[in-house]
Amino acid sequence: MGKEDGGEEALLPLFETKEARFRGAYKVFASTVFVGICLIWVYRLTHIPRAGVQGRWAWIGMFMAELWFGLYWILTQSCRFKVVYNYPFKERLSYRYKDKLPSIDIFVCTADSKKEPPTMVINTILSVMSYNYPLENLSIYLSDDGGSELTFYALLEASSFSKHWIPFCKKFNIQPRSPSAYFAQQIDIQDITYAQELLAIKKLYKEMENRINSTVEMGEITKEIRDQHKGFSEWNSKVAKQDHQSIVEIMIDGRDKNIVDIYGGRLPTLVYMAREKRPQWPHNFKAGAMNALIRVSSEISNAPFILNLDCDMYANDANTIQEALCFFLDEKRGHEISFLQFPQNYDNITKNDLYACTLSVINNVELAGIDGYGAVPYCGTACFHRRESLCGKVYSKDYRKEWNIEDKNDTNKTVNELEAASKILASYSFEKETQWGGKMGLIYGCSSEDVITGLAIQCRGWKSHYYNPNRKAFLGVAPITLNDVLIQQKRWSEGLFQIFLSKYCPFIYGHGKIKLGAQMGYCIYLLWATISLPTLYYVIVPPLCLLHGISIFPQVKSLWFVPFAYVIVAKNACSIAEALSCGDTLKAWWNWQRMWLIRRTTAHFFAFINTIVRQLGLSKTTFVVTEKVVTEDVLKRYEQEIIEFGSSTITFTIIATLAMLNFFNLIGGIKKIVLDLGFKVLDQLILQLSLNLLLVMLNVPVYQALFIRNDNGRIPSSIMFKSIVLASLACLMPII
Ligand SMILES: O=c1ccn([C@@H]2O[C@H](COP(=O)(O)OP(=O)(O)O[C@H]3O[C@H](CO)[C@@H](O)[C@H](O)[C@H]3O)[C@@H](O)[C@H]2O)c(=O)[nH]1
Ligand SMILES: [Mn+2]
Repeated sequence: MGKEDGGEEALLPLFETKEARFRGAYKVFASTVFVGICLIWVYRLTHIPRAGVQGRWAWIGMFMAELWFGLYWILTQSCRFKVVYNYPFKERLSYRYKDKLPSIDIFVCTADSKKEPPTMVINTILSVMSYNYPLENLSIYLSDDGGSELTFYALLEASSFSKHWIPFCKKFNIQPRSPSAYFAQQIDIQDITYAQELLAIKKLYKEMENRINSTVEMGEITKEIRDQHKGFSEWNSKVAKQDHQSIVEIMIDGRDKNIVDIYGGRLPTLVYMAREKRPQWPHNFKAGAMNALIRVSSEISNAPFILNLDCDMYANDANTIQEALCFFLDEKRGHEISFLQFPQNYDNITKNDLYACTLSVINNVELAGIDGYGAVPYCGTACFHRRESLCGKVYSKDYRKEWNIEDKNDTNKTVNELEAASKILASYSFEKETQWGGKMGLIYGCSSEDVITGLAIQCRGWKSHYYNPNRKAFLGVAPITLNDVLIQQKRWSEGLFQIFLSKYCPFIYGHGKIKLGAQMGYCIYLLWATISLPTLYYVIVPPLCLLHGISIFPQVKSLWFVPFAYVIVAKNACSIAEALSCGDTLKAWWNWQRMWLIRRTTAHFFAFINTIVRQLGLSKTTFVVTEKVVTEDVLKRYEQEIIEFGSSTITFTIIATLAMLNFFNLIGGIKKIVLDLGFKVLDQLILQLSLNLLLVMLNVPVYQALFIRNDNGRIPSSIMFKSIVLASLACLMPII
């Protein structure tokens, strides 16, 4: 691009949006499925068994379930009609802006030094400290909701190590820039200076890691370390996780030209923050932390753009900031963009994605589809924000004129003054009776603070975009036990359903503000919890009917069989095609089906119940932080793709009971066909039989965990007995 002459170059956009191919063909296909769904509804309505006939209510239930499945399917189509992909041109950006790039504030949140080990946190921090970006324009803030001295100490270590690490990254232009991720990959060594420096830096890193880990193990900071930094004095008085004053320490003041790396290069500003917490005051989880970060950073660096990361999400590409700026700084469309969401990718996914954590169809198809309507949801991490819109500004047509990227922060305050002022901003009383948590910053009271906030921003007139680059921009840690996956799923679906029931429901709140397609796109996720009900019905009732020899699907000979067969085959074929085109394996698709089944019948179901209970005012919002460390034993099973159960929880009881029920139904159903009714009824029961067989096949790992495995991750025998008894009782349930 550099070769183009100035005039022409200035007109070129900094990013380009292209529509995905074959949308026309897809729309035709989707219409045929839609016709199939309508025919199923018609069949159900016109064939209800007469009053008094066995199976009448089961039939009506089937209608309700299929009605909901069908309507939900329609929702999922909105985002498939307008899939778009964005392509930034970072060469044009650097040509146009040279070194005059805007400041960026990077927020990293951590909450628990046990579940989120300090070494992991500082790897994330180091990865963003070494972005290929003018470092004097970069400020990194760590919010520590654990208020942990250990995390503070790790950050202190990281600030010294960065003086070696940053120049090393730049000199050899290495990727990724999270030290542990870099050292973990196969490094091919071509030249001798590189080999020497690599060895030296690795040694330095290992030493630091050992120091941190041994301190963490000890659980306290030695006097020797304590004397290294004045900040430790904050912990002189008793600091408990939920009860302490606000702590703000500027570890590196990036304005100071004398604070440099080992080669004299500039360093980014680095700040530790633990906002004030008191047991009697609600602290609003991550939303509270983010809002405190917004305020503190406005005092210290006040950059116009903010990158928000979870502590486990390291930057995998050193040039991401430039790519993101292509969106915000585009002359034509940039000024209306509020945030740019990157996909959440993970670097600990097994080959066949055992727990279906990659969300690849969501990342590659659905979010790109909602982007087609300019309203991608904010997903909490891996997201660049415009500070003003995050703080509550309403978009107006004049915004373009009033906005400029010049630095607004010309403070001459000393570090001490900045810290003192910041502590006030991070105190609880500062927020009391203000708009924070409502019209300003992230919204409180919902465990999916991210999605609700993004929606509110869009309804203030802003657009958002989605960018999924080839080289993954951020990599995080996905949960690796079934229990953790389901806890996370429950938190998500609960928070999301809560949004649907609140005044923020996209169809009402978003009406006239975001496009209908986007409203529907949001609801795909907001209604996750509700889809648990028809799923549970489908998993329990048709198999039970099979056991009793009652047919609730059309006969093969009947014409009505066609829409059922078509919809089932078409939907699954399309979902396989989507998964494969997103790079999943066939086995991953299969695992995904199992996980959908498990999620819907447990996590989403609990979320449904809990949300209703909360709606009645009987419980409060919670946020269970996802576990990011596991034992060797568990890790080994995860790598072999063996599902981890292990504990006796009600969730696992449900999973085991449903699996046993399906197993009994299948055996009982086959027996009934062979011995009592004769093969001629196969014609009437074939769909039920297939459904039941499919459920049993999906549940194979559950049977293995119940009866075959003997490792610690198996399902405990107490659950085995319980599930057999419960499933047997369920088999006795009469069908009405
Ligand atoms: O009181 C809290 C609780 C959590 N966190 C941080 O929030 C982040 C997300 O928590 P995690 O337990 O990892 O949850 P996930 O389910 O992985 O998070 C996803 O879902 C959350 C909403 O449920 C979003 O906030 C996250 O950005 C998104 O990655 C982590 O960095 C935590 O340290 C806090 O700062 N304070
Ligand atoms: Mn996480």
